[in-house]
Order: sequence, then structure tokens, then C-alpha cells
Amino acid sequence: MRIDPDQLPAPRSRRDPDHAHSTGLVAAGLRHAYGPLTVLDLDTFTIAPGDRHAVIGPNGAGKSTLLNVLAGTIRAQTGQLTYNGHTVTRWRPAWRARAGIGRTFQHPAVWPDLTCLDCVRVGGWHHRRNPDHTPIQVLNLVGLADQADQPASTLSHGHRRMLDLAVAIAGQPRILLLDEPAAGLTDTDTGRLLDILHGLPSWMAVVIIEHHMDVVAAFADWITVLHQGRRHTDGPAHLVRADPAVAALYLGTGGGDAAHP
Ligand SMILES: Nc1ncnc2c1ncn2[C@@H]1O[C@H](COP(=O)(O)OP(=O)(O)OP(=O)(O)O)[C@@H](O)[C@H]1O
Repeated sequence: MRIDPDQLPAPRSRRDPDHAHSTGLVAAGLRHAYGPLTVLDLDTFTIAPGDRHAVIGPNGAGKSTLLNVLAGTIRAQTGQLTYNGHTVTRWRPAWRARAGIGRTFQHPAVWPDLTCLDCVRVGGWHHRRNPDHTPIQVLNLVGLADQADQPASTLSHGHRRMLDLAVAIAGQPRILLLDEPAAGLTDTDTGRLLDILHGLPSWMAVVIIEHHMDVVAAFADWITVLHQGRRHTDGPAHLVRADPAVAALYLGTGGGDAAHP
């Protein structure tokens, strides 16, 4: 089901003149299977500059698979990805990151033996000549400036998640993909996460996979609901959140019929 956005006023544009040449990411015909199990089967998925987009769905719906396909960690068996007019379907994750597709991981992936500051330096290595923010400023943004010289391995789970986010932000991505950024965070850290997300530059598109609906509600303009690898619903966030079929999907009371008529 697709909610008609024409019911609403036009979404606020987040385009920045400096990034007007960015046309975002367009995925078409993505399909991925493990043996007989198709875990992703999406006709289209689009990320426009400045999007604030949440991908939700029950466990096993294919959300991380989608994010991994967009970031290049998994190569979909069929489909095409176009980013700013370039076909990037076969690009490695590092090439995509350098081109502006950044990400965090469901299980924070930081370099345990490096200090927090060095992790952020690595994250921003391709912007050394003209950084928007110094590494310490990025650490400050996520509340870790006091831990700058500490090895990443000594951080708590919540702080490792923040460091993972800082590493991604240091790369100044045009598209930032966040896999369950609030998982395991305290309420205080979740509040900080939302402050950080709200403070990201308007030209940066942000896509989150998230189970915490309060985070989705506070962050997203647009929601895509996946179920069994397919699009169940997508549309403006407040309409999707109010959609009884989406609630039914989470409660297991028949939403599956909407995805697989
Ligand atoms: N390497 C793998 N081999 C086989 N099956 C896999 C593999 N990785 C994922 N899957 C299966 O693919 C399906 C989609 O997984 P995925 O992690 O994308 O779902 P998800 O929506 O992110 O779930 P969750 O919310 O629990 O993280 C699940 O059924 C999962 O068990």
C-alpha cells in the first residue's frame, strides 16, 4: 500500500545550493535471497537530498539487508543503484563511502585499539584538506570530547554507538545510513542522539532503521515499512504511524495480508 502524499502540503525542501548537483540515490529492482528465502524484493527505493527517512518493520523484514545493499556491504543478486547519476551497483563499500554514502552498523564497528580521536580521524581521512569540522569538534558533537584519548575498546556500548556515529559524520556523507542507532541507548543517550540528528546539515540525507517508534516519530518525515523483504507501506511519517495496517503488522493481526495479497 502506498499513502498518497498529495493529501499533504509539499514537504519542506532541504536542498542546499552548494549541494544542488546532488541527485541522491535511486535503487531499482533490488532482490536478494539466501537459498530459497527471498529477504529483499523492492521495486524502487529512493533517497533524495535532505531526506529524513525511517525504514521500519518487524524482525527479519529485510531492513538491514536493504541498508547493506545500499552501502555495498551486500551485493544484491539483481537490481541497479544509481547515485548522483553514476551507476554504483558494483562499487565497493569504501568507494561508496568516499563518494558520500556513509553508514553506521547495527553492532557498532569502531577500531578498538585506536583512540576515539584517531577513529574519527580515520572516518574523515578523505576530507583532510578542507574539513567542515575538526575531529575533536565531531567528538564534541557526540559528547565524547572528554574521551578523545581513550581507546575505543574502553567505551560503554552507548558511547561506542556514539563513536560509530561520529566516525560516519566525520566522512561528511551526503547520505547517512544508520542501522538501529538507538538500540541499547539510555534515555539520556537517545535524547542526545535525536539532538545530533536534528543538528545534521540540511543537505545530508539521513535514513534510519529503527525499532524505537518514539525515535522514528521525532526524526522521520517519511517512513517505509518492510515486511518479508517487500514494501508494505510507505508515505509521510504521520500517516504511516497512524495506519492501522502498520499497527496490525507489528501486532501480527493481519498486516501480512497487505504485503502479500
Ligand atoms: N547471512 C545470512 N544467511 C541466511 N539468512 C540471513 C542472513 N542474513 C540475514 N538473513 C535472513 O534474512 C532475513 C532478513 O534479515 P535482516 O537482518 O535484513 O532483517 P531486519 O529487518 O534487519 O531484522 P532485525 O530487525 O531483526 O534486525 C531474516 O530472515 C534473516 O534471518
